[in-house]
Amino acid sequence: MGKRVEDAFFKKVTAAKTDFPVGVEALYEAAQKKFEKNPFGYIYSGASGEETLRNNRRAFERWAIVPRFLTDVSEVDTSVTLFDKTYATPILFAPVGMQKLAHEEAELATSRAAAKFGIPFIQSTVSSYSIESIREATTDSPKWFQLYWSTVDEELPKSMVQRAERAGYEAIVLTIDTVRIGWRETDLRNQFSPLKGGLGKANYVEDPVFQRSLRDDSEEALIDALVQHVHHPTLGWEQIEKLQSWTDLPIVLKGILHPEDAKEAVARGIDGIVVSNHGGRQLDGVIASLDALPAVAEAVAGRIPVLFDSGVRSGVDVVKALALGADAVCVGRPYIYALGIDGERGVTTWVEHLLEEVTASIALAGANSVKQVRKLTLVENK
Ligand SMILES: Cc1cc2nc3c(=O)[nH]c(=O)nc-3n(C[C@H](O)[C@H](O)[C@H](O)COP(=O)(O)O)c2cc1C
Ligand SMILES: CCCCCCC(=O)C(=O)O
Repeated sequence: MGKRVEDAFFKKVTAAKTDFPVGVEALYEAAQKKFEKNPFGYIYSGASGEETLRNNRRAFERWAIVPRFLTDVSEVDTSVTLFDKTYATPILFAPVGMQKLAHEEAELATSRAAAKFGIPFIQSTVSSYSIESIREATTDSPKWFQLYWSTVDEELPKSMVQRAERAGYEAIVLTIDTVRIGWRETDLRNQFSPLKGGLGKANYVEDPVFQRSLRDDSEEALIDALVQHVHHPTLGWEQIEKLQSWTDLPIVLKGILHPEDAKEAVARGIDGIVVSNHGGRQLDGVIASLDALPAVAEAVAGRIPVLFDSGVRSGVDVVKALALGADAVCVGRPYIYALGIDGERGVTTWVEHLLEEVTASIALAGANSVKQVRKLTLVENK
């Protein structure tokens, strides 16, 4: 008897019809119908003329996998090890703030869905639910905390890091590409700020250090204080050294695009990096994240994990990013669209599709593990 081949595709095409959209375009269209116009604009759009947003996708289309055949792919190991922990898949949920824009249950729903698959959930500083409430919703699942530095009062990031540590979070992801917010023309046209209505405040209002920066208890004072704390134009290596002294958790820098910044991060004892252009939402005209990846991975030369995000929409994209040097891949907007379409159930179904496509793509490329994917040949389309 040979090994039994688990082919999720045939199970799916013969199963009862799912009403969940299949594929990136259907997902986007369903989300557009379901969301209100302004929140949707905030989520999907990029900065300025959206050149980088478009190039993030074009970069994926430029690369082609050259598969190998006649290898045993009956079993595919999708696990990866990051900071001495093994995760079942090479996927992480990127930090996305203010998820109540998409659904009332927001991060409670997305973190629960991630937990079902052992996917690390990276919680944003500006999340709709606090560190403590998300910990309560998903006690045993892997969670990382994304940090926005505060230049106004450095006791605030220190306090948040300590809260994340106490709640059992496994890593701190410091975002370095948001010294200020990008020029987001869709929001300007819509006159839309997600901070209005109190979105993004949960971690702040529960923090005693933040409380002391409020001039009064009006909503205006709250929003002013949030904006002041989120921006961090003076963030530099000196502050990162402070962060290193506050915690023993692995520190990951999110937003690296230049190989020299990656080398500097390694030299300064940083534990990991995320190659990212923030999904094209910060400086428009910057290099597509996938185009930055090979040179950054070469500069790091396996000394620390290199994570990747910006533009990942499918299992094939995951394989391409891994083959071009990523150790693991974060996805952003798609899981938020799934959240808006059908809450926790929507995110769960979307992840099922993604993971099945990842496994099928790895096997069809002729690999049977993430380690082997990293040795695949990719060429640039003519
Ligand atoms: C609505 C929205 C909110 C985001 N909020 C944050 C955030 O709070 N912190 C952060 O580091 N990145 C944030 N990001 C950026 C994501 O972490 C990630 O870099 C980006 O979405 C990846 O690109 P993709 O959406 O093309 O997958 C946000 C992205 C979106 C779409
Ligand atoms: C002043 C609040 C800004 C939150 C920024 C969230 C984010 O990173 C994004 O891309 O949007």
